[in-house]
Amino acid sequence: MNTGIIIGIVVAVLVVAALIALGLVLSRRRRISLTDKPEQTQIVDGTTRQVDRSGGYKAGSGFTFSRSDSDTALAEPPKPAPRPAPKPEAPIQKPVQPVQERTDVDGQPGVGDDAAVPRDSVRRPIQDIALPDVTEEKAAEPEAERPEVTEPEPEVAEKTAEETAAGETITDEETATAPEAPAAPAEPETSAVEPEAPAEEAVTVPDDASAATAAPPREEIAPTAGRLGRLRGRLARSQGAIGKSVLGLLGAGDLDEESWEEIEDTLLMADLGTATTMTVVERLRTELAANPVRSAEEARALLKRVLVEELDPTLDRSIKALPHAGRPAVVLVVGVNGTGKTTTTGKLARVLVADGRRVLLGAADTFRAAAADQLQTWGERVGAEIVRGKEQADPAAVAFDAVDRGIATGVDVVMIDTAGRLHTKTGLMDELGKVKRVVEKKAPVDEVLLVLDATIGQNGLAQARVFAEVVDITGVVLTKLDGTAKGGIVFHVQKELGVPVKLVGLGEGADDLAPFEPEAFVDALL
Ligand SMILES: Nc1nc2c(ncn2[C@@H]2O[C@H](COP(=O)(O)OP(=O)(O)OP(=O)(O)O)[C@@H](O)[C@H]2O)c(=O)[nH]1
Repeated sequence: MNTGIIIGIVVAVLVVAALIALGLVLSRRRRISLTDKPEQTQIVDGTTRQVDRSGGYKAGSGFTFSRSDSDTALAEPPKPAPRPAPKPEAPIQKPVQPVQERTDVDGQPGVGDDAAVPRDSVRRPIQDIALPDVTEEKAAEPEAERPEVTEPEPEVAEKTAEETAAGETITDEETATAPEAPAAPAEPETSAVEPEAPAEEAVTVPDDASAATAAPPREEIAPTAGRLGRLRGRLARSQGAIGKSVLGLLGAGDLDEESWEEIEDTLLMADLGTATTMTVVERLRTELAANPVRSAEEARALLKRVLVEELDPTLDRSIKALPHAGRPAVVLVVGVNGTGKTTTTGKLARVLVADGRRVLLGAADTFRAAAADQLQTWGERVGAEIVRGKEQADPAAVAFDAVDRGIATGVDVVMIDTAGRLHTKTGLMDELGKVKRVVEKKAPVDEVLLVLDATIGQNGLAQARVFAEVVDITGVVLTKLDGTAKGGIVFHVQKELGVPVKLVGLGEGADDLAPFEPEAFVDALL
């Protein structure tokens, strides 16, 4: 054959190969993934081969998980948990009203107020809780009955991971690196990890498949990416308040004082809070004086820019739920009863499971048996193990055992649902503070999510202040934003607490939880 033809064929083959390689690289780059890149894979547990999907993932419209830098906390002497540095222009305000008083004004529950929410169980009297001796792990040993563990059928978790692979955000490749279904718990290991808390005594593992058979049918988990966008319509009521009114005025051209007052009122009515409202109005005035808007689009763009900046898009809103070497991440969910703690815990567990992680739920809301049942149902649906105590058991003991169990079984995340129904601030201090301290004997708490009900407006803030005094809140979940015209509460809460809103609840559905993204949120409001 002619040498020229051979050279031509070789060149053509090389060009085709180069194009295929380039195509593969580009398609990989464009993939949005909830899991880590393969090169970040490492063994995090000496006994169980687990895939460490460490942080770094930042998807524009998905949930973002990261690992807190608390790895050294166990080795070092106790020091105050780090708080996110408050913005200089938005310092944390001290409570302006006495917290021991009722914090609600319209029948909604406040801290220490059970009466406002009728519940179906007997009330637990508040007792003086002797704080545990921090030098002895024994102190964490509950005097109450040991918690029970409901273990999911491994098959269930396996199926969940498989079904997740069908979702939009997890690629086939990533599914291949997803952890295997939870293995049967290694009882001897458990006692090796914590000899003074022998899990064999505490753990009741179903000896047949009846628990799994009785479990409610698991629902399909909606894709986690782009949820805020998909749930946009749920904010319709808030849209009416801020969007139409303010935009209408801004787009109308030169504004007189009366119009500015109207804008101010609208923002206040939408619960942006006085400080944010003043800043926003001031910014709008300055910007409009320099560059008057000529169309509704320009007005919208200006308002959007100002509002997004107020929400500080630079804040770290990732959920610190990635495991550390040899131990799970610990997420504490706190808040007043009825705000949506249990629901949020369940919804977030679904997201984590959809991300291929093994989750263990701790039902430390021992005040109401139904709360633990509710959490158990969530767990069964996604294949998450649950550790629960008898009604009125010591919440700290349940939380401790949940983390203990999570370490022993090598899960990725332990999520602890707490009770918020305490009669006094002192009771809250004692109980919640104890839960956190006791848990920290086993592992540092990576994330403390405060769940606030957006529909109760200013009351939520009063509650938030009390909780912020008791535990170091690291993130806020605003629930029921679908049921309020006061979406502006997001601005207020963040400014007041100096802690980012990380998640929003937009409905009662199992997948109606979305990551909070300032741009998408403001877009939804306008
Ligand atoms: N509309 C709407 N309802 C929600 C949302 N989140 C939770 N709920 C509802 O709020 C109610 C209370 O939720 P729970 O999760 O039981 O609240 P909790 O804080 O755990 O309450 P306790 O167990 O009593 O402490 C339930 O009916 C939930 O379905 C949300 O984002 N939107």
